[in-house]
Amino acid sequence: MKKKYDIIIVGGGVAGKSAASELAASGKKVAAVENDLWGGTCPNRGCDPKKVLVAAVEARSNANQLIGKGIESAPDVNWPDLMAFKKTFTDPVSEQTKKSLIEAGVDTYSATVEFINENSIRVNDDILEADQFIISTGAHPSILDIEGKEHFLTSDDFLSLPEMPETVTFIGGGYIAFEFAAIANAAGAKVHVIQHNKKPLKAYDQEFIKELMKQLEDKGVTFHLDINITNIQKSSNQFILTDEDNFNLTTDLVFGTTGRIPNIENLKLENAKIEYDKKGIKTNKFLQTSNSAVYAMGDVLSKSQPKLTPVASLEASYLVSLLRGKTEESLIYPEIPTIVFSSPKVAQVGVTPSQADKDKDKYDIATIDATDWFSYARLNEPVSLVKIITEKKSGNLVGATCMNNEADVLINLFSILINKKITANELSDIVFAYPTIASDLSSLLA
Ligand SMILES: Cc1cc2nc3c(=O)[nH]c(=O)nc-3n(C[C@H](O)[C@H](O)[C@H](O)COP(=O)(O)OP(=O)(O)OC[C@H]3O[C@@H](n4cnc5c(N)ncnc54)[C@H](O)[C@@H]3O)c2cc1C
Ligand SMILES: NC(=O)c1ccc[n+]([C@@H]2O[C@H](COP(=O)([O-])OP(=O)(O)OC[C@H]3O[C@@H](n4cnc5c(N)ncnc54)[C@H](O)[C@@H]3O)[C@@H](O)[C@H]2O)c1
Repeated sequence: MKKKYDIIIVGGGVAGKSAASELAASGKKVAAVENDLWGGTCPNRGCDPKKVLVAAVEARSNANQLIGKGIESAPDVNWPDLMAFKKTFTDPVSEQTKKSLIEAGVDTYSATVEFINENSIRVNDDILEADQFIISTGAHPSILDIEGKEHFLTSDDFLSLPEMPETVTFIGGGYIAFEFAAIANAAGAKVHVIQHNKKPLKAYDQEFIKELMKQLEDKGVTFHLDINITNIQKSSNQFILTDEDNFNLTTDLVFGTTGRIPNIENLKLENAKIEYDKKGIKTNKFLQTSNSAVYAMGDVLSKSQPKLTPVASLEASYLVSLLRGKTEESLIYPEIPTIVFSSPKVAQVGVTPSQADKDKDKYDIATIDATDWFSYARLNEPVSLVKIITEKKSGNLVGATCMNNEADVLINLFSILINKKITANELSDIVFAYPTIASDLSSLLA
């Protein structure tokens, strides 16, 4: 069968789903093709299930901090029950997403897409043509090419683990390792994180990351820096991890957390003359690929912005406006807040301390130890640190990095101040409810 559409969306994840429904609602004839779960990574095997599990970390650390201060003991995590709770969020996602697309007027196909030429794709036995395409196929976990690599589990497996074993090891000290290490530790596992150099979470302020590692070590997580694992060997029900020196670690499960690879390998992009590099599909500032009828968005893009859900959503809504003729402007990204949901949490937005450090004539950095501030002291948090970056010339706030259990709330407040260029003076006109994280803001900027 041959069918023709105005727009075909390849990949029904975060970005694809929202662009498909909005374009169909605007009267375009739209098809969306997905080869796995509708809704994609974030609600099925990413942000949302992860954040459900983070509740266990929060419950335990909040209670642990207050032992001897009115709380008798920290709750134990029942992993199978927590997983069952997680499934109440994830199980319905795919079917509900597909249903909502159909209700919006989108034709949905379940298939792995491949381009046949510049304006048609193969979808199972059908050939679909379109005036325009949007590729939003996301990314998948990368697996280190080492001996025994077949033993690696991925983040997808962790988020569906039926039982938490005694020891788990993460190879690669990035977002996923720091978040999952806190979760597995709260669930009672002995956790190891192995990083091949001295800079885990390298996009973040390394002073804060050292402190985060210390906090996790105090809870029982072990970090191994400068270790390059070259072999995973199965030994009865366990795995032995070794490098080319004397490193040797036995673990029940080993997870590969060394980053994600854009999903482009099955698309036959060459047939449609779409250029890409190892970071993903290359586009111009209008998210248009080297084939002018094809656009791309989300994690599959080769870009310098972080590969995150709100960024994918922003790109989807930009492309909806562009393809509906509502804008002719290129996409301008705001300052994007990022968070590591570890224990404590670390977050940043705007100019980072290391960028500011390299340009001391332009920026001032203030480090604030807020550990004994009421907001954090009342919870007996072990650490609360904030770095504020201001531009010398204007005095404007241009960056913030924070580490405490409320960093997810705090960073969004900083994001508003930075993106809307709100000054400390203007902030003093606003009354915040007290005592809250927001009511600390003016003291942080003082
Ligand atoms: C463990 C984990 C935790 C995360 N936590 C956070 C977080 O806390 N906050 C945050 O902002 N971001 C987080 N992320 C990142 C976030 O999930 C992604 O940035 C987001 O899902 C990207 O959306 P997307 O639409 O580009 O891709 P996806 O949501 O991955 O969707 C792509 C879709 O395309 C489909 N597809 C792939 N190839 C083909 C093909 N050839 N044909 C048809 N369909 C195809 C896939 O099956 C998938 O459904 C996390 C990611 C992971 C893995
Ligand atoms: N909170 C969030 O927003 C969130 C959470 C999880 C995932 N994500 C997204 O998913 C992506 C992937 O996460 P990730 O943690 O897999 O990747 P990552 O890019 O955050 O970290 C990978 C880490 O592995 C290290 N590494 C690389 N090769 C190695 C090797 N041979 N041995 C040991 N370490 C090695 C890197 O130096 C890096 O520290 C993130 O970049 C982000 O886009 C976001």
